[in-house]
Amino acid sequence: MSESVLVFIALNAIFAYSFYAVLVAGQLSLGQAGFGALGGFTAAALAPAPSDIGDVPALVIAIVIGMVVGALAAVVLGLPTMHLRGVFLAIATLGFAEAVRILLINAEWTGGANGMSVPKIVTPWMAWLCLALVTYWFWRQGPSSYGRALAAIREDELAARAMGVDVGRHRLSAFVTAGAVAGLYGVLWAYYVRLLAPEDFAFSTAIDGLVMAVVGGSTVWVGPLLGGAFMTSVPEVLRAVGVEAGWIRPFISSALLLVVIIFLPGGLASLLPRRRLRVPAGETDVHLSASESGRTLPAPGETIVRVSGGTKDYGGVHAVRGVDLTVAAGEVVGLIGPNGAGKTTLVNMISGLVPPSSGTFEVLGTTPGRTPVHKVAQAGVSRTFQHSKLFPRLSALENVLVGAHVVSRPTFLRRLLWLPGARRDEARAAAHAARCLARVGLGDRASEDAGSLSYGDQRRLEIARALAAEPSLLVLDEPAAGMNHVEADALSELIGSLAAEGLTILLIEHNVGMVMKTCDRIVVLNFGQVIATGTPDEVIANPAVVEAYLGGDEATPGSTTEEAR
Ligand SMILES: Nc1ncnc2c1ncn2[C@@H]1O[C@H](COP(=O)(O)OP(=O)(O)OP(=O)(O)O)[C@@H](O)[C@H]1O
Repeated sequence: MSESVLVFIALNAIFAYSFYAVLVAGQLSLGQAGFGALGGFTAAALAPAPSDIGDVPALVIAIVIGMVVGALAAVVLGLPTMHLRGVFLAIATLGFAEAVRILLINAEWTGGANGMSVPKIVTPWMAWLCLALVTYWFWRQGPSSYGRALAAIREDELAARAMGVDVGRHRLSAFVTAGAVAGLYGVLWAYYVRLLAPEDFAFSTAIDGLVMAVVGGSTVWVGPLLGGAFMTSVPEVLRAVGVEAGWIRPFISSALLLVVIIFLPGGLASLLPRRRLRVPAGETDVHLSASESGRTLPAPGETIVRVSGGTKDYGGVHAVRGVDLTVAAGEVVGLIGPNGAGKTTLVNMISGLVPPSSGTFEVLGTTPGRTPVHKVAQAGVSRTFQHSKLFPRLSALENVLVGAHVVSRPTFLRRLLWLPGARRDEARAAAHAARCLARVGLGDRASEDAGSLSYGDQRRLEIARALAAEPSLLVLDEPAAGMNHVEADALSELIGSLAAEGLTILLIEHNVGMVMKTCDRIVVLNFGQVIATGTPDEVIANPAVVEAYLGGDEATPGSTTEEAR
């Protein structure tokens, strides 16, 4: 293999990592060519000449300049664009890259379209050393709490927010990492090709980088390395076996690319065995008292939820109308009512996911609606969703570890330095997650992908994930939906035991028997309004409730409303 092929494999893989940096958090950016161009040109203009200080020091200074410029450009572009998603972010970042290219073509200091001559310093070992460092960074990032939070954002952004992940900050930091890595690529490119031109960072360059990241695998750290090697070496291999005709080589390369994308949607990296996070041996203590954070529950009886005049309108639909509700610490409150009564909307407002149209919400010292969702979660609100919102491509254990985001210590920087404290904290977090899994009866499913679990197991996994946050208030939105009687009974027992440990629980459930058995107090909603509140016995005897929800005297404890009707 020639020297230039070796260097280009390393350079292309580094460029692919700049795409991986954001793809791993579910972001599609095409601005990396712009970051690379800015990094490369600025470094070439500002770094001292190798003849003055030597090749390696000159290159190191150029790399630092290029990475800082790439990262700064990403901050400047990221601040106004980080709220954009999918194709909108792709278009905005592409516009940035094109604007950079046009500016550089028209600037004098860059040599315009003719480009800038730069000393050739980069050798294969330098390029591969840089690639090794970049690969190491992403290898260490993956299983850290930061890396897992990025994966959670990619899998389900809303659920990640509800688990206490500051999505905006994480997305911006992933974008800045992409900027720095692209800046590194720009410098290495400049100091290898001798003549640096703005056209080197055109739209097609960005597409090449994206394709390499996707072909290699955009969710596994080794992916861009494989993608860079594959895409760079295929034309060379074809040349070596005698395929010379001008159009055949690119044609075969493109056909191979198509084959990989169609048959390996997870990229080449999916051919490699996946290493699963292991559950620490001997984790049998399933009680919440084994606290990860040392967080204490609010004093029993203290009001932790106060809603007054809570209202939510969706256009002409009045989902929730002037609801007053208080929940005291240690209570298990059932929220029942017919379909469309506004139960989910009410708990969405309590957990901060949906801003109220009017009314005041105070929850554990926060004001949902004004307080960002992740801050409400950090204050101690954890929840499950009516329609399961797991992170499907993460294992059950990893899902629960994301749930523990608000109570576990960040480990990424310590992992980079291989500090023993990071490993200790990770082992503790994994033990905590394993206890939560055992608590819901999923101890033996830890390494299975969440998306491959049965429906009932997925619902229990959501509860384990919510418990991992060591919440003060646990909101369960129809946790028994789709469960059989045996599973529902086990769930009822679990809720009872959590309540006995002092957890406050807000439970939406259509299984009236379960609600009657588990709740201290029941609030009944109909057409967005509270029509009754009281103990289970009071509520079930209330004629308005029987009329609106329970469907006459057929309702019996243990039945669901569907059965009761
Ligand atoms: N995002 C939305 N946009 C428009 N209307 C909505 C939205 N979310 C809820 N609604 C409407 O608000 C009303 C209350 O819905 P909500 O899901 O809160 O009821 P629910 O009591 O939880 O019902 P279910 O028991 O079926 O889950 C319904 O009429 C619903 O169609």
